[in-house]
Amino acid sequence: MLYTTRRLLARKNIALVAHDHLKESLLNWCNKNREILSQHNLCGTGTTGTLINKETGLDINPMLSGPMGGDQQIGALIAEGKIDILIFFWDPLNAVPHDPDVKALLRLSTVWNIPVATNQATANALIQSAIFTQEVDIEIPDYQSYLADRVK
Ligand SMILES: O=C(CO)COP(=O)(O)O
Repeated sequence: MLYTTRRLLARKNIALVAHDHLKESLLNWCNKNREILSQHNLCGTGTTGTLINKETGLDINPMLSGPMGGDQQIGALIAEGKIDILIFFWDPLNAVPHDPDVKALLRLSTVWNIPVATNQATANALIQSAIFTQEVDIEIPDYQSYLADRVK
């Protein structure tokens, strides 16, 4: 695989997602970091995004609810280079009906090499890092050369 570079601008497109038992934790985290989050473009899965807006007043674009396709919508945005950071408080102690979608979302985040936090400690580290406030270049698969190679 050849790689190329994608520049993440200072104002990031951030996806926020939490499973049910971790929604309170993510809501508290959003409240605590409200000021810095308000400087970015936010989206989230349906319930998470709606609750964040209701509880914090942050402007956030809610996709469908996770079990109804929201994880897949965010995964598609990541594949299209339209999400820069994923904050996903996923629940390692409870099964969800859409586990394949959760895996797909985490897989695509890794394929496209975006910064991901899957727990509060990593979310804290990320939001305190320069990634949240400055332009940063990430290495991503060179899709054009991948495709050209496959069709030659
Ligand atoms: O299920 C989710 C992530 O896998 C989250 O979906 P909701 O935000 O709609 O609860």
